[in-house]
Amino acid sequence: MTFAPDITEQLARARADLRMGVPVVLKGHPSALVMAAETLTAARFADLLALGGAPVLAVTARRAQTLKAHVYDKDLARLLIPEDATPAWVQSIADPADDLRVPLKGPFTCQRDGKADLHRAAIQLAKDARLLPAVLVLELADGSAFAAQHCLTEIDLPTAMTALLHASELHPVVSARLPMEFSEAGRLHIFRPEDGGEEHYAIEIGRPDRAKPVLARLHSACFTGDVLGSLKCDCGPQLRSALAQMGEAGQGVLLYLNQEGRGIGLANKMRAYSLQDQGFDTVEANHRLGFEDDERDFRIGSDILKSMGFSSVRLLTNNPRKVAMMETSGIRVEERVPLKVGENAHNRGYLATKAAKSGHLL
Ligand SMILES: Nc1nc2c(ncn2[C@@H]2O[C@H](COP(=O)(O)OP(=O)(O)OP(=O)(O)O)[C@@H](O)[C@H]2O)c(=O)[nH]1
Ligand SMILES: [Zn+2]
Repeated sequence: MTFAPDITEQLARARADLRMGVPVVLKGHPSALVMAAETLTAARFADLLALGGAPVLAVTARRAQTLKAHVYDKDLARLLIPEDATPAWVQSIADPADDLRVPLKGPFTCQRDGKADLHRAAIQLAKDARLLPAVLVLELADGSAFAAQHCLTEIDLPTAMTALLHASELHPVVSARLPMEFSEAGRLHIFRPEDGGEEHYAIEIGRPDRAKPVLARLHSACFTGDVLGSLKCDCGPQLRSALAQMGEAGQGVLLYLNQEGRGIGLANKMRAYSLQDQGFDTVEANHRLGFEDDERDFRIGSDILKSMGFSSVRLLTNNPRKVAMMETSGIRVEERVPLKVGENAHNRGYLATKAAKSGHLL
């Protein structure tokens, strides 16, 4: 019998720690102390430097490209921290907000020797915590002793890598009748992932025949578009049009996936919006922040559909990636139903960029 948290639970703790600015220890060969750049405090930075050694700031290759830093590790760069570095320096490397005002941040010296596995896992943890993907990493001679001494969460690296790659299992929590504007025959289902991440929702309209392809939509959360009626994207009109079509057909299922900002979280999406106001498009903004264009995992959608008993869909989308990911994860897409609504003067450029750079169908 053990009450000790397993690797999934430890990772959930580690994400919460990083969000709070608490360091975590990654146990490998060697082990390392990890802190998220975004939540770094002056006191903890001073403590880190006082430990001696050579801490590095790991950023993604996307961010390194903007910084003109050498990428020796394929998908990331390990920047040496200059002796006179301050928390503001760390912040300016992690956050592109003032890149245009202070364009020349380097030159940087990047670490070339040694492995980057710890740094890769640490960046993934920061992304999963919806923080900027930049982390301070300091090798430790004895990670376990350090973690015990400072009461820090300690994660075993090889086990963590496997867990980080697996999509977390989702469990139905509850469902209840929900009469809506678009259909009185609505039902809202809540699904909770095992990894302590965000819950996702399914809105079932009518009682669709499980043996037939169901009219379905995978809708990623967009607080600004869905709730505030933002004109910068087409999410709100898409959400309402999908529900209206399902209401008219008397059946359908809309998955509302809490993957705000194509999986980077609302704070980072607002950082991207701020970069867009500086002239970058939606894809460039994500890259400057250090993210890929799209950080979503659509396996969540197919897992929910399967658990509700569906095996094929008529998918309301303009995004071929959604179709491909449904099919590779075991849901047959019988038909792609285009969903083009809500174009306006503010989102025309955004929609054109998605078509030109992300393969969205016009
Ligand atoms: N990072 C980022 N996310 C954005 C931006 N504008 C909108 N989003 C997010 O993009 C996602 C859009 O989701 P969806 O409408 O489901 O997906 P889609 O890829 O556009 O595909 P379809 O609408 O199905 O054609 C939501 O999570 C929004 O929050 C942006 O400029 N930057
Ligand atoms: Zn939107």
